[in-house]
Amino acid sequence: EKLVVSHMKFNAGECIRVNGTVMPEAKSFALNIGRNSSDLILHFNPRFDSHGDTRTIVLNSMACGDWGEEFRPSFFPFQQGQETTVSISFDKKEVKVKLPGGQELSFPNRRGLEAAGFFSVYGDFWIKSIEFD
Ligand SMILES: C=CCO[C@@H]1O[C@H](CO)[C@@H](O[C@@H]2O[C@H](CO)[C@H](O)[C@H](OCc3cn(Cc4cccc(/C=C\CN=C(N)N)c4)nn3)[C@H]2O)[C@H](O)[C@H]1NC(C)=O
Repeated sequence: EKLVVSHMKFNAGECIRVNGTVMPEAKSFALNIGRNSSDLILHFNPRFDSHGDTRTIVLNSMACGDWGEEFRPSFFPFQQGQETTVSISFDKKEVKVKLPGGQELSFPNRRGLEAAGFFSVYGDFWIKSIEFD
């Protein structure tokens, strides 16, 4: 486990901004937001070389411990060893991820969650700061 925040009150419309550096030999890292570790509105998983994927972001949700259907955007704005900032916000309908280079991803809020109490960061990423606003 890297970092887990629970008992958080992260409401729709608010934003979590994670700044840090991707490790030089990174294979993969993940940011997760949800009610708890088995109930996620977003699993954001950039894979440099993992599970057979190279330079692919995998997005998914989890309901009662079961993964939903994956979504793989076509772009991959991350570099090993590079500092990066990922901002996540959501509303009842969708989760929005702002990426470096100004690209934005949206992913359906399949759980219709209106407040998230759980946030975790895993894998090959050195966290520098996490801001909630
Ligand atoms: C083709 C065969 C069947 O299809 C595959 O089936 C796999 C299993 O379901 C899916 O994989 C799963 O996908 C899920 C999203 O949907 C999660 O990502 C899950 O991981 C959960 C997970 C997170 N975590 C913590 C973590 C996250 C990132 C890095 C590290 C640690 C260090 C890595 N750094 C190293 N070693 N240097 C640890 N652990 N497990 C992953 O196993 C594949 O996507 C899928 N592939 C495709 C193309 O469909």
